[in-house]
Amino acid sequence: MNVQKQGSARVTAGVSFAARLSFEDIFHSYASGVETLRGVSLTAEPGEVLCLLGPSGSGKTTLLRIAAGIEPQSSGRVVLNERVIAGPGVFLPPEQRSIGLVFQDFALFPHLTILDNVRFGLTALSPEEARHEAMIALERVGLQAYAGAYPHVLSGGEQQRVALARALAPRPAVLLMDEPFSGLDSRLKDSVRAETLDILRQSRATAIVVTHDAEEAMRMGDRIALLKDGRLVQVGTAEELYQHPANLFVAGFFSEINEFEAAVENGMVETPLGRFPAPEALEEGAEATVAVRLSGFLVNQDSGAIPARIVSRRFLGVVEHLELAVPGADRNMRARIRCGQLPPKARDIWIDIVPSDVLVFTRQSFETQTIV
Ligand SMILES: Nc1ncnc2c1ncn2[C@@H]1O[C@H](COP(=O)(O)OP(=O)(O)OP(=O)(O)O)[C@@H](O)[C@H]1O
Repeated sequence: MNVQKQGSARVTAGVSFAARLSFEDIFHSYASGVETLRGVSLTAEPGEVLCLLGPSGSGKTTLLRIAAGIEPQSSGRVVLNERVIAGPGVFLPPEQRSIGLVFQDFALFPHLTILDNVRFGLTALSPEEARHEAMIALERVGLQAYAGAYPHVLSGGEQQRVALARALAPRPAVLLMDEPFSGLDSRLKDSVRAETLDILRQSRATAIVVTHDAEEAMRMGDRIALLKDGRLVQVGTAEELYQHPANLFVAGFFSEINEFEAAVENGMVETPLGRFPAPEALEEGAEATVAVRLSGFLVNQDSGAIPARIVSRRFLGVVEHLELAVPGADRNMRARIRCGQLPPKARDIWIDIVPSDVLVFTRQSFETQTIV
């Protein structure tokens, strides 16, 4: 098919009205009886991109399905702009919610043209109006020249943009995206993700994006909501979650860490990597877990706070991964340093730890603590 790509000629017409979507104390169990969501309260603010992040099985997709009206919650309410759309005695069907969905596999119909794929959900409009709205949506994602083509002529990234156009065509108040980039290869992912963010900003729809990839959440989300075992663990900006993780689970989700157990003594915790101040909330004698980020190691051949022996080195391009034996540690430390900081034959070195890369938590606090 001889069609021109018009990626740059996008329009800003056809914007959605920005809406607020709130989950209020949502509980949910599937028929198997296992609790999938346990008291989730969370609000996506008008026009924001909120990333739902969490490991596999933490309940992210279930929360999206509840918002879309595909799955009823066991208790709690879903509120769209002050209106209860699901709650005790209320259940608005999906088509009346003004909520759009984009799935990871794009789910385009192979036997329909791109235009018909985008027009598919516009059943409430006349054929002419539906065509007009679908073309506006296609222009918004820069693929209007492909209107008459079939999905197989498009790349994975372009198909993802058609799926986005289809979801945006009815001008939803809220757009829900479930792992929208996981079907794309890693080189394509970055550019499609950036384009999608651009389109979301232009359309002004409130968006909730599910991902299990912390870096993706940091790249896309105005805020990030981290789920674990059906509970919300922490909500905030990428900086807040990275710099002030509520507990060890959050810290470990956003960066690789070395972990130690220690007791608080004179307000400090002692580890093989040095003594560090404990937060005020930890009383004298309290059991603590100390997390030291792999990025928190400064290495030097001549001097430093702690001697270390290099056990292994792995070249990773910009950075290098080290395994280090440190006196007093019963296992090797892992560290990540910039390449070229140590000569190839270096063996016995010195290390210093960057204080901001040390995080001290109450032991097992991740079982109990929630910060919203
Ligand atoms: N249709 C279903 N019937 C029964 N249990 C289900 C169903 N769908 C999901 N589950 C279970 O509910 C829990 C939460 O699943 P959910 O898909 O919401 O998690 P998730 O965080 O989106 O995971 P993933 O990242 O793997 O998609 C999991 O334990 C899962 O096995």
